[in-house]
Amino acid sequence: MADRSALILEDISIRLHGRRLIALAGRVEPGTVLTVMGPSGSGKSTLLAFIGGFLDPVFSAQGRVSSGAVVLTDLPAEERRAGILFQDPLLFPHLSVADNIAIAVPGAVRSPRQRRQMAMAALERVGLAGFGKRDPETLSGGQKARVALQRVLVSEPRLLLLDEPFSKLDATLRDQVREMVFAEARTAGLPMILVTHDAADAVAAGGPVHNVGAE
Ligand SMILES: Nc1ncnc2c1ncn2[C@@H]1O[C@H](COP(=O)(O)OP(=O)(O)OP(=O)(O)O)[C@@H](O)[C@H]1O
Repeated sequence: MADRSALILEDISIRLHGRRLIALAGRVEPGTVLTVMGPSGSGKSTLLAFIGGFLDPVFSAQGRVSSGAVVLTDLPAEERRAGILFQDPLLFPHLSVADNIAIAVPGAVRSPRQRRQMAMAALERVGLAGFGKRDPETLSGGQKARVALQRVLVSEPRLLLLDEPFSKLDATLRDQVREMVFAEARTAGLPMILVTHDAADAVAAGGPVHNVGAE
């Protein structure tokens, strides 16, 4: 189950070669979206890397990120449980669609059968029942996006980091996938941070917008 805790960002400051890229503080409630917008190279993905715990040491960063009472910035990346969706769905080509999801089920679920059942249930939730045995390369862009979403959700994240996950989809599909991601994350009570160049994403997200840019 999701923790349903707010994401708290305290006095975050990220610098590269002495120049400040990001200054941010705020709170993202469960099921809501903070949208981060700004030009290419302004530091949007860098902010997500800081929150996720995989910031390149070339950057210097300060500030604290918490999920409820858990201070994420005190934890290594693998214990933060920050779910991430990128522009590319990044499905493993050597695994079946179901195994792409089953592999993300937390290790506490030891039985392979149970993991598979959870993957099947996840596929069913997004209208992909019967697709479990398929090779991911045989899926459409929208279908791949749905599998990537379910893969991240079964991993029981505390929050979702969305790095332009809709930008490669055509307009109609983009609206559908965006709604699905927001709706599923809302149901799971996950706070979301969405990085985007698209004002329509920000409108659909419905939450506050933080603009980053060259200072
Ligand atoms: N590993 C790295 N080493 C040095 N500089 C880096 C590294 N990663 C990113 N940068 C630089 O840090 C700045 C911020 O990069 P970042 O990827 O966060 O931008 P962005 O806003 O996400 O851009 P885009 O919209 O193009 O994805 C850029 O100037 C980039 O060149």
